[in-house]
Amino acid sequence: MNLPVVSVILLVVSTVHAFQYTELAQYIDSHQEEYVEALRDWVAIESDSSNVQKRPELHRMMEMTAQKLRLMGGTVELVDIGEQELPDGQTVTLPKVVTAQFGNDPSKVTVCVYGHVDVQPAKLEDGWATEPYNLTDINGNLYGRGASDNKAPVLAWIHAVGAYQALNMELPVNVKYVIEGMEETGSNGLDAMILAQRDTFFSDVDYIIISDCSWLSRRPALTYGTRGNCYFFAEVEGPKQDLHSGVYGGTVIEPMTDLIGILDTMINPSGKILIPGIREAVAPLSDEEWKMYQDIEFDVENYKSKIGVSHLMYTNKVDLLAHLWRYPTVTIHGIEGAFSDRGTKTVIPLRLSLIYHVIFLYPVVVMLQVTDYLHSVFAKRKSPNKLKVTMVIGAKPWLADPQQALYEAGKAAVRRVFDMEPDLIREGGTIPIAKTFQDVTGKSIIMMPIGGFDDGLHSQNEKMSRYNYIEGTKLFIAYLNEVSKIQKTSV
Ligand SMILES: C[C@H](N)C(=O)N[C@@H](Cc1c[nH]cn1)C(=O)O
Repeated sequence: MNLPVVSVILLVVSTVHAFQYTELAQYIDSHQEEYVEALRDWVAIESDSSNVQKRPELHRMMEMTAQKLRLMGGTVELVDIGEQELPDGQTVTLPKVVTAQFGNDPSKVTVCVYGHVDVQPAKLEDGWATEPYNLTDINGNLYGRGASDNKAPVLAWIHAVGAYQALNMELPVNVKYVIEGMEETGSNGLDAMILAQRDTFFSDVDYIIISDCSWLSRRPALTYGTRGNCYFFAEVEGPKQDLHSGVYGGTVIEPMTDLIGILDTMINPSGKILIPGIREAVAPLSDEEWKMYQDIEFDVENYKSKIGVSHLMYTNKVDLLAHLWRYPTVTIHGIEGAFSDRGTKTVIPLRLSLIYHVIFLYPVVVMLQVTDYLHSVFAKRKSPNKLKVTMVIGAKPWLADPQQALYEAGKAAVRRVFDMEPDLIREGGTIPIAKTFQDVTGKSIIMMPIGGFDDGLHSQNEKMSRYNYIEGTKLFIAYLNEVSKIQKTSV
Protein backbone atom coordinates (compact mmCIF):
# COMPACT_ATOMS: atom_id res chain seq x y z
CA MET A 1 0.00 0.00 0.00
CA ASN A 2 2.94 2.30 0.59
CA LEU A 3 4.29 1.89 -2.92
CA PRO A 4 2.72 4.93 -4.62
CA VAL A 5 4.02 7.26 -1.88
CA VAL A 6 7.60 6.04 -2.35
CA SER A 7 7.48 6.57 -6.08
CA VAL A 8 6.19 10.12 -5.63
CA ILE A 9 9.13 10.93 -3.35
CA LEU A 10 11.59 9.56 -5.92
CA LEU A 11 10.02 11.64 -8.64
CA VAL A 12 10.36 14.82 -6.58
CA VAL A 13 14.01 14.11 -5.78
CA SER A 14 14.95 13.52 -9.39
CA THR A 15 13.23 16.77 -10.45
CA VAL A 16 15.19 18.79 -7.87
CA HIS A 17 18.50 17.47 -9.17
CA ALA A 18 17.77 17.82 -12.87
CA PHE A 19 19.89 20.46 -14.54
CA GLN A 20 17.55 23.30 -15.42
CA TYR A 21 19.65 24.71 -18.21
CA THR A 22 16.75 26.33 -20.05
CA GLU A 23 15.71 28.40 -17.03
CA LEU A 24 19.29 29.43 -16.35
CA ALA A 25 19.89 30.37 -19.99
CA GLN A 26 16.67 32.39 -20.08
CA TYR A 27 17.75 34.16 -16.91
CA ILE A 28 21.06 35.09 -18.55
CA ASP A 29 19.33 36.37 -21.70
CA SER A 30 16.92 38.50 -19.72
CA HIS A 31 19.73 40.04 -17.61
CA GLN A 32 21.95 40.90 -20.55
CA GLU A 33 21.73 44.68 -20.06
CA GLU A 34 22.67 44.36 -16.40
CA TYR A 35 25.77 42.35 -17.40
CA VAL A 36 26.77 44.96 -19.97
CA GLU A 37 26.44 47.67 -17.29
CA ALA A 38 28.61 45.63 -14.93
CA LEU A 39 31.25 45.42 -17.65
CA ARG A 40 30.94 49.16 -18.27
CA ASP A 41 31.67 49.83 -14.57
CA TRP A 42 34.74 47.60 -14.65
CA VAL A 43 36.12 48.88 -17.96
CA ALA A 44 35.85 52.45 -16.59
CA ILE A 45 38.60 51.61 -14.09
CA GLU A 46 42.01 52.21 -15.67
CA SER A 47 43.57 49.22 -13.93
CA ASP A 48 46.80 49.27 -15.93
CA SER A 49 49.26 47.14 -13.95
CA SER A 50 52.27 48.20 -16.03
CA ASN A 51 51.98 51.84 -14.99
CA VAL A 52 52.71 52.45 -11.31
CA GLN A 53 50.98 55.84 -11.52
CA LYS A 54 47.75 53.90 -12.03
CA ARG A 55 48.26 51.75 -8.94
CA PRO A 56 45.44 53.47 -6.97
CA GLU A 57 43.04 52.51 -9.80
CA LEU A 58 44.23 48.95 -9.61
CA HIS A 59 43.64 48.84 -5.83
CA ARG A 60 40.14 50.22 -6.47
CA MET A 61 39.53 47.52 -9.08
CA MET A 62 40.46 44.76 -6.63
CA GLU A 63 38.19 46.27 -3.97
CA MET A 64 35.28 46.49 -6.47
CA THR A 65 35.79 42.85 -7.44
CA ALA A 66 35.81 41.77 -3.80
CA GLN A 67 32.70 43.82 -3.05
CA LYS A 68 30.78 42.24 -5.93
CA LEU A 69 31.55 38.77 -4.60
CA ARG A 70 30.76 39.82 -1.01
CA LEU A 71 27.35 41.11 -2.07
CA MET A 72 26.65 37.64 -3.51
CA GLY A 73 27.31 36.12 -0.09
CA GLY A 74 30.70 34.62 -0.86
CA THR A 75 33.43 34.15 1.72
CA VAL A 76 35.79 36.78 0.38
CA GLU A 77 39.32 37.79 1.27
CA LEU A 78 41.65 40.42 -0.08
CA VAL A 79 45.02 38.77 0.29
CA ASP A 80 48.04 41.02 0.82
CA ILE A 81 50.85 39.82 -1.48
CA GLY A 82 53.46 42.38 -0.50
CA GLU A 83 55.45 44.82 -2.55
CA GLN A 84 56.87 45.11 -6.04
CA GLU A 85 60.40 46.26 -6.56
CA LEU A 86 60.76 48.60 -9.52
CA PRO A 87 63.85 48.68 -11.79
CA ASP A 88 65.01 51.91 -10.06
CA GLY A 89 64.98 50.19 -6.65
CA GLN A 90 61.78 51.86 -5.40
CA THR A 91 58.94 49.71 -4.11
CA VAL A 92 55.17 49.90 -4.61
CA THR A 93 52.37 47.91 -3.02
CA LEU A 94 51.10 45.04 -5.12
CA PRO A 95 47.34 44.90 -5.68
CA LYS A 96 45.72 42.45 -3.26
CA VAL A 97 44.52 39.13 -4.65
CA VAL A 98 40.78 38.45 -4.28
CA THR A 99 39.85 34.97 -3.14
CA ALA A 100 36.23 33.91 -2.74
CA GLN A 101 34.31 30.78 -2.00
CA PHE A 102 30.73 29.72 -2.71
CA GLY A 103 29.74 26.45 -1.09
CA ASN A 104 31.84 24.00 0.90
CA ASP A 105 30.01 20.71 0.56
CA PRO A 106 32.74 18.03 0.81
CA SER A 107 30.68 15.61 -1.28
CA LYS A 108 30.83 17.97 -4.25
CA VAL A 109 33.61 18.72 -6.71
CA THR A 110 35.35 22.03 -5.99
CA VAL A 111 36.47 24.16 -8.91
CA CYS A 112 38.69 27.20 -8.69
CA VAL A 113 38.23 29.89 -11.32
CA TYR A 114 41.28 32.06 -11.96
CA GLY A 115 41.14 35.41 -13.77
CA HIS A 116 42.62 38.89 -13.75
CA VAL A 117 41.19 42.41 -13.73
CA ASP A 118 44.32 44.39 -14.62
CA VAL A 119 44.76 45.60 -18.18
CA GLN A 120 47.36 46.65 -20.72
CA PRO A 121 47.88 50.39 -21.31
CA ALA A 122 45.55 52.19 -23.76
CA LYS A 123 45.24 55.76 -25.00
CA LEU A 124 42.81 57.26 -27.49
CA GLU A 125 45.74 58.70 -29.42
CA ASP A 126 47.15 55.19 -29.98
CA GLY A 127 44.48 54.91 -32.66
CA TRP A 128 41.39 53.83 -30.77
CA ALA A 129 38.11 54.74 -32.49
CA THR A 130 36.40 55.19 -29.09
CA GLU A 131 37.54 56.15 -25.57
CA PRO A 132 39.30 53.00 -24.32
CA TYR A 133 37.89 53.27 -20.78
CA ASN A 134 34.33 54.07 -21.83
CA LEU A 135 32.63 50.84 -22.90
CA THR A 136 31.01 51.54 -26.26
CA ASP A 137 28.52 49.25 -27.92
CA ILE A 138 28.79 49.28 -31.71
CA ASN A 139 26.76 46.69 -33.60
CA GLY A 140 26.81 44.24 -30.73
CA ASN A 141 30.51 44.64 -30.00
CA LEU A 142 31.51 46.09 -26.63
CA TYR A 143 34.68 48.12 -27.16
CA GLY A 144 36.93 48.96 -24.23
CA ARG A 145 40.36 48.15 -22.79
CA GLY A 146 40.21 44.92 -20.84
CA ALA A 147 36.73 44.04 -22.16
CA SER A 148 37.94 40.68 -23.45
CA ASP A 149 41.26 40.45 -21.58
CA ASN A 150 39.98 39.61 -18.98
CA LYS A 151 37.14 41.60 -17.41
CA ALA A 152 34.13 40.16 -19.28
CA PRO A 153 35.25 36.54 -18.79
CA VAL A 154 35.76 37.15 -15.04
CA LEU A 155 32.33 38.79 -14.84
CA ALA A 156 30.80 35.93 -16.84
CA TRP A 157 32.05 33.48 -14.20
CA ILE A 158 30.51 35.68 -11.49
CA HIS A 159 27.20 35.97 -13.39
CA ALA A 160 27.15 32.17 -13.80
CA VAL A 161 27.13 31.64 -10.03
CA GLY A 162 24.78 34.62 -9.60
CA ALA A 163 22.24 33.02 -11.95
CA TYR A 164 22.11 29.79 -9.93
CA GLN A 165 21.64 31.89 -6.79
CA ALA A 166 18.96 34.14 -8.28
CA LEU A 167 16.91 31.13 -9.36
CA ASN A 168 17.40 29.45 -5.97
CA MET A 169 19.13 26.54 -7.65
CA GLU A 170 21.77 24.65 -5.77
CA LEU A 171 25.25 25.05 -7.25
CA PRO A 172 26.29 21.63 -8.60
CA VAL A 173 29.89 22.21 -7.42
CA ASN A 174 31.66 24.35 -4.85
CA VAL A 175 33.12 27.39 -6.64
CA LYS A 176 36.24 29.27 -5.61
CA TYR A 177 37.71 32.32 -7.29
CA VAL A 178 41.26 33.66 -7.42
CA ILE A 179 41.30 37.04 -9.12
CA GLU A 180 44.52 38.98 -9.41
CA GLY A 181 45.67 42.39 -10.63
CA MET A 182 49.18 41.78 -11.99
CA GLU A 183 48.72 39.24 -14.80
CA GLU A 184 49.73 41.67 -17.49
CA THR A 185 53.13 42.14 -15.90
CA GLY A 186 53.81 38.50 -15.14
CA SER A 187 51.61 37.82 -12.05
CA ASN A 188 54.07 39.30 -9.55
CA GLY A 189 53.53 37.95 -6.04
CA LEU A 190 50.96 35.34 -7.03
CA ASP A 191 53.30 32.32 -7.07
CA ALA A 192 54.21 32.94 -3.42
CA MET A 193 50.56 33.38 -2.46
CA ILE A 194 49.58 30.07 -4.10
CA LEU A 195 52.46 28.31 -2.37
CA ALA A 196 51.48 29.85 0.99
CA GLN A 197 47.84 28.79 0.60
CA ARG A 198 48.45 25.38 -0.92
CA ASP A 199 47.30 23.55 2.21
CA THR A 200 44.51 25.97 3.08
CA PHE A 201 42.55 27.71 0.30
CA PHE A 202 43.71 25.29 -2.41
CA SER A 203 43.60 22.08 -0.33
CA ASP A 204 40.10 21.04 -1.43
CA VAL A 205 40.28 22.34 -5.00
CA ASP A 206 39.77 19.57 -7.56
CA TYR A 207 40.12 21.50 -10.81
CA ILE A 208 41.30 24.90 -11.94
CA ILE A 209 39.52 26.76 -14.73
CA ILE A 210 41.04 29.67 -16.63
CA SER A 211 39.17 31.76 -19.20
CA ASP A 212 41.86 34.23 -20.21
CA CYS A 213 42.34 33.49 -23.90
CA SER A 214 40.41 33.48 -27.16
CA TRP A 215 38.84 31.20 -29.72
CA LEU A 216 40.77 30.74 -32.93
CA SER A 217 37.77 31.17 -35.22
CA ARG A 218 34.03 31.46 -34.81
CA ARG A 219 34.06 27.92 -33.46
CA PRO A 220 34.25 27.64 -29.66
CA ALA A 221 37.52 26.19 -28.39
CA LEU A 222 39.12 24.55 -25.39
CA THR A 223 42.76 25.45 -24.81
CA TYR A 224 45.35 22.92 -23.60
CA GLY A 225 48.61 24.86 -23.87
CA THR A 226 50.06 28.35 -23.60
CA ARG A 227 53.51 29.63 -24.56
CA GLY A 228 55.84 31.12 -22.00
CA ASN A 229 57.56 34.45 -22.42
CA CYS A 230 60.67 36.22 -21.23
CA TYR A 231 60.76 39.98 -21.26
CA PHE A 232 64.16 41.66 -21.59
CA PHE A 233 65.74 45.07 -21.55
CA ALA A 234 69.11 45.43 -23.30
CA GLU A 235 70.64 48.75 -22.38
CA VAL A 236 73.61 50.28 -24.19
CA GLU A 237 75.23 53.23 -22.52
CA GLY A 238 77.76 55.50 -24.23
CA PRO A 239 78.74 59.17 -23.78
CA LYS A 240 77.86 60.95 -20.55
CA GLN A 241 75.23 63.12 -22.29
CA ASP A 242 73.33 63.45 -25.57
CA LEU A 243 75.57 64.86 -28.31
CA HIS A 244 74.94 67.19 -31.25
CA SER A 245 75.09 64.83 -34.24
CA GLY A 246 76.77 67.41 -36.50
CA VAL A 247 79.34 68.53 -33.97
CA TYR A 248 80.26 65.03 -32.69
CA GLY A 249 78.90 62.61 -35.33
CA GLY A 250 81.65 60.58 -36.99
CA THR A 251 83.88 60.54 -33.95
CA VAL A 252 81.62 58.72 -31.52
CA ILE A 253 80.67 55.02 -31.46
CA GLU A 254 76.96 55.46 -31.09
CA PRO A 255 74.84 53.45 -28.63
CA MET A 256 72.04 53.28 -31.23
CA THR A 257 74.34 51.67 -33.82
CA ASP A 258 75.45 49.11 -31.23
CA LEU A 259 71.87 48.43 -30.20
CA ILE A 260 70.58 47.97 -33.75
CA GLY A 261 73.66 45.84 -34.46
CA ILE A 262 72.88 43.37 -31.70
CA LEU A 263 69.16 43.51 -32.45
CA ASP A 264 69.87 42.30 -35.96
CA THR A 265 71.60 39.17 -34.65
CA MET A 266 68.63 37.73 -32.77
CA ILE A 267 66.24 36.63 -35.52
CA ASN A 268 66.61 36.54 -39.31
CA PRO A 269 64.04 37.77 -41.87
CA SER A 270 62.64 34.24 -42.29
CA GLY A 271 61.86 34.03 -38.59
CA LYS A 272 64.79 31.77 -37.67
CA ILE A 273 66.02 32.48 -34.14
CA LEU A 274 69.78 32.98 -34.23
CA ILE A 275 70.32 32.73 -30.47
CA PRO A 276 71.83 29.25 -29.98
CA GLY A 277 69.91 26.64 -28.02
CA ILE A 278 66.50 28.30 -28.12
CA ARG A 279 64.78 26.79 -31.16
CA GLU A 280 66.62 23.48 -30.70
CA ALA A 281 65.15 23.01 -27.22
CA VAL A 282 61.64 22.54 -28.61
CA ALA A 283 60.67 19.10 -29.89
CA PRO A 284 59.58 18.91 -33.53
CA LEU A 285 55.87 18.64 -34.27
CA SER A 286 54.72 15.03 -33.87
CA ASP A 287 52.57 13.29 -36.51
CA GLU A 288 49.70 13.27 -34.05
CA GLU A 289 49.98 17.03 -33.48
CA TRP A 290 50.22 17.59 -37.23
CA LYS A 291 46.90 15.76 -37.67
CA MET A 292 45.26 17.70 -34.84
CA TYR A 293 46.38 21.02 -36.30
CA GLN A 294 45.24 20.00 -39.76
CA ASP A 295 41.69 19.41 -38.47
CA ILE A 296 41.42 22.77 -36.73
CA GLU A 297 39.22 25.48 -38.19
CA PHE A 298 41.61 28.27 -39.16
CA ASP A 299 41.21 30.39 -42.25
CA VAL A 300 44.61 31.78 -43.26
CA GLU A 301 43.10 34.45 -45.55
CA ASN A 302 40.79 35.59 -42.78
CA TYR A 303 43.71 35.74 -40.34
CA LYS A 304 45.69 37.90 -42.78
CA SER A 305 42.82 40.28 -43.32
CA LYS A 306 42.09 40.48 -39.57
CA ILE A 307 45.61 41.74 -38.89
CA GLY A 308 45.92 43.67 -42.14
CA VAL A 309 48.91 41.98 -43.80
CA SER A 310 49.38 40.58 -47.29
CA HIS A 311 51.99 37.94 -46.40
CA LEU A 312 52.79 35.84 -43.38
CA MET A 313 55.96 34.06 -42.34
CA TYR A 314 54.46 30.71 -43.45
CA THR A 315 51.80 29.89 -45.99
CA ASN A 316 50.16 26.73 -44.70
CA LYS A 317 47.86 26.36 -41.74
CA VAL A 318 49.87 23.75 -39.82
CA ASP A 319 53.14 25.74 -40.02
CA LEU A 320 51.35 28.90 -38.93
CA LEU A 321 49.66 27.26 -35.96
CA ALA A 322 52.86 25.52 -34.91
CA HIS A 323 54.74 28.83 -34.96
CA LEU A 324 51.91 30.56 -33.16
CA TRP A 325 51.55 28.02 -30.38
CA ARG A 326 54.62 25.92 -29.79
CA TYR A 327 57.79 27.31 -31.39
CA PRO A 328 59.77 30.18 -29.85
CA THR A 329 60.18 33.57 -31.45
CA VAL A 330 61.67 36.97 -30.70
CA THR A 331 59.43 40.04 -30.84
CA ILE A 332 60.72 43.59 -30.53
CA HIS A 333 58.61 46.07 -28.59
CA GLY A 334 60.40 49.37 -28.38
CA ILE A 335 63.49 51.48 -27.94
CA GLU A 336 63.45 53.59 -24.82
CA GLY A 337 65.54 56.74 -24.80
CA ALA A 338 65.45 57.33 -28.56
CA PHE A 339 64.08 60.48 -30.13
CA SER A 340 60.51 59.67 -31.09
CA ASP A 341 58.67 63.01 -31.36
CA ARG A 342 57.87 64.74 -34.63
CA GLY A 343 60.53 67.10 -35.90
CA THR A 344 64.19 66.87 -36.85
CA LYS A 345 66.18 66.81 -33.64
CA THR A 346 69.83 66.17 -34.47
CA VAL A 347 71.17 64.40 -31.43
CA ILE A 348 72.98 61.19 -30.58
CA PRO A 349 71.20 59.72 -27.52
CA LEU A 350 73.50 58.76 -24.68
CA ARG A 351 71.63 55.64 -23.52
CA LEU A 352 69.11 53.34 -25.18
CA SER A 353 67.15 50.34 -24.05
CA LEU A 354 65.81 47.73 -26.38
CA ILE A 355 62.63 46.16 -25.09
CA TYR A 356 61.91 42.72 -26.45
CA HIS A 357 60.29 39.43 -25.79
CA VAL A 358 61.61 35.97 -26.32
CA ILE A 359 58.54 33.82 -26.38
CA PHE A 360 59.64 30.40 -25.37
CA LEU A 361 59.72 27.63 -22.87
CA TYR A 362 61.69 27.79 -19.66
CA PRO A 363 62.74 31.27 -18.49
CA VAL A 364 65.94 30.20 -16.73
CA VAL A 365 67.31 28.61 -19.90
CA VAL A 366 66.30 31.62 -21.97
CA MET A 367 67.78 34.12 -19.54
CA LEU A 368 71.21 32.49 -19.67
CA GLN A 369 71.23 31.80 -23.40
CA VAL A 370 70.06 35.27 -24.37
CA THR A 371 72.28 37.16 -21.94
CA ASP A 372 75.42 35.20 -22.89
CA TYR A 373 74.67 35.46 -26.57
CA LEU A 374 74.09 39.22 -26.59
CA HIS A 375 77.24 39.85 -24.57
CA SER A 376 79.26 37.69 -26.97
CA VAL A 377 77.84 39.47 -30.03
CA PHE A 378 78.47 42.83 -28.38
CA ALA A 379 82.04 41.88 -27.47
CA LYS A 380 82.76 41.19 -31.17
CA ARG A 381 81.85 44.80 -31.96
CA LYS A 382 84.73 45.96 -29.73
CA SER A 383 82.60 48.92 -28.72
CA PRO A 384 83.63 51.10 -25.75
CA ASN A 385 79.96 51.41 -24.80
CA LYS A 386 78.45 49.35 -21.99
CA LEU A 387 75.78 46.69 -22.44
CA LYS A 388 73.45 45.56 -19.67
CA VAL A 389 70.90 42.82 -20.30
CA THR A 390 68.08 42.30 -17.79
CA MET A 391 65.22 39.83 -17.88
CA VAL A 392 62.28 41.50 -16.12
CA ILE A 393 59.59 38.88 -16.70
CA GLY A 394 60.04 35.14 -16.99
CA ALA A 395 56.66 33.47 -17.42
CA LYS A 396 56.50 29.71 -17.91
CA PRO A 397 54.62 27.84 -20.62
CA TRP A 398 51.87 25.39 -19.73
CA LEU A 399 50.62 22.23 -21.38
CA ALA A 400 47.79 19.85 -20.43
CA ASP A 401 46.53 16.53 -21.69
CA PRO A 402 43.28 17.29 -23.54
CA GLN A 403 42.17 13.65 -23.11
CA GLN A 404 41.29 14.30 -19.46
CA ALA A 405 37.74 14.08 -18.12
CA LEU A 406 37.92 17.82 -17.51
CA TYR A 407 38.08 18.41 -21.27
CA GLU A 408 35.34 15.87 -21.97
CA ALA A 409 33.15 17.91 -19.61
CA GLY A 410 34.16 21.03 -21.55
CA LYS A 411 33.17 19.44 -24.85
CA ALA A 412 29.78 18.45 -23.42
CA ALA A 413 29.18 22.02 -22.20
CA VAL A 414 30.09 23.44 -25.63
CA ARG A 415 27.73 20.99 -27.30
CA ARG A 416 24.94 22.02 -24.93
CA VAL A 417 25.31 25.76 -25.56
CA PHE A 418 26.60 25.98 -29.14
CA ASP A 419 25.46 22.65 -30.54
CA MET A 420 28.89 21.92 -32.04
CA GLU A 421 32.23 20.32 -31.18
CA PRO A 422 34.91 22.70 -29.90
CA ASP A 423 38.35 22.97 -31.46
CA LEU A 424 41.16 21.82 -29.17
CA ILE A 425 43.73 24.57 -29.47
CA ARG A 426 46.83 26.07 -27.89
CA GLU A 427 47.42 29.76 -27.20
CA GLY A 428 50.34 31.89 -28.33
CA GLY A 429 49.98 34.24 -25.35
CA THR A 430 51.00 33.36 -21.83
CA ILE A 431 49.07 32.81 -18.64
CA PRO A 432 52.04 33.29 -16.33
CA ILE A 433 50.47 31.54 -13.34
CA ALA A 434 49.12 28.42 -15.09
CA LYS A 435 52.25 26.30 -14.63
CA THR A 436 52.52 27.30 -10.97
CA PHE A 437 48.93 26.26 -10.35
CA GLN A 438 49.70 22.90 -11.94
CA ASP A 439 52.99 22.36 -10.09
CA VAL A 440 52.01 23.65 -6.66
CA THR A 441 48.47 22.32 -6.34
CA GLY A 442 49.01 19.20 -8.48
CA LYS A 443 45.52 19.79 -9.89
CA SER A 444 44.42 19.66 -13.50
CA ILE A 445 43.67 22.84 -15.37
CA ILE A 446 41.32 23.55 -18.22
CA MET A 447 41.36 26.74 -20.23
CA MET A 448 37.92 27.59 -21.48
CA PRO A 449 38.06 30.77 -23.55
CA ILE A 450 35.05 32.87 -24.43
CA GLY A 451 36.93 35.70 -26.18
CA GLY A 452 36.42 36.02 -29.94
CA PHE A 453 39.23 35.46 -32.48
CA ASP A 454 39.14 39.14 -33.45
CA ASP A 455 38.93 40.77 -30.01
CA GLY A 456 42.16 42.77 -30.44
CA LEU A 457 43.75 41.90 -27.08
CA HIS A 458 46.49 44.37 -26.05
CA SER A 459 45.74 46.29 -29.25
CA GLN A 460 43.62 49.25 -30.35
CA ASN A 461 39.83 48.77 -30.24
CA GLU A 462 39.81 45.74 -27.97
CA LYS A 463 36.27 44.40 -27.75
CA MET A 464 34.08 41.62 -26.45
CA SER A 465 31.01 40.77 -28.45
CA ARG A 466 27.71 40.61 -26.61
CA TYR A 467 27.25 37.19 -28.19
CA ASN A 468 30.45 35.79 -26.69
CA TYR A 469 29.82 37.46 -23.33
CA ILE A 470 26.28 36.16 -22.98
CA GLU A 471 26.70 32.73 -24.58
CA GLY A 472 30.00 32.44 -22.70
CA THR A 473 28.13 32.94 -19.41
CA LYS A 474 25.79 30.13 -20.43
CA LEU A 475 28.81 27.98 -21.28
CA PHE A 476 30.14 28.45 -17.74
CA ILE A 477 26.74 27.54 -16.29
CA ALA A 478 26.69 24.39 -18.39
CA TYR A 479 30.28 23.60 -17.48
CA LEU A 480 29.60 23.75 -13.74
CA ASN A 481 26.98 21.08 -14.29
CA GLU A 482 29.21 18.91 -16.50
CA VAL A 483 32.22 19.09 -14.19
CA SER A 484 30.03 18.08 -11.23
CA LYS A 485 29.56 14.70 -12.91
CA ILE A 486 33.26 13.83 -12.83
CA GLN A 487 34.12 11.38 -10.07
CA LYS A 488 36.24 13.26 -7.54
CA THR A 489 39.14 10.85 -8.00
CA SER A 490 39.06 10.78 -11.80
CA VAL A 491 41.28 13.24 -13.68
C1 LIG B 1 46.81 35.39 -22.86
C2 LIG B 1 46.65 36.47 -21.82
N1 LIG B 1 45.41 37.10 -21.99
C3 LIG B 1 47.78 37.48 -21.96
O1 LIG B 1 47.63 38.40 -22.72
N2 LIG B 1 48.88 37.27 -21.23
C4 LIG B 1 50.01 38.13 -21.27
C5 LIG B 1 50.86 37.80 -20.07
C6 LIG B 1 52.13 38.57 -19.98
C7 LIG B 1 52.29 39.89 -19.99
N3 LIG B 1 53.62 40.12 -19.88
C8 LIG B 1 54.19 38.97 -19.80
N4 LIG B 1 53.29 38.04 -19.86
C9 LIG B 1 50.84 37.94 -22.55
O2 LIG B 1 50.87 36.85 -23.10
O3 LIG B 1 51.46 38.93 -22.99
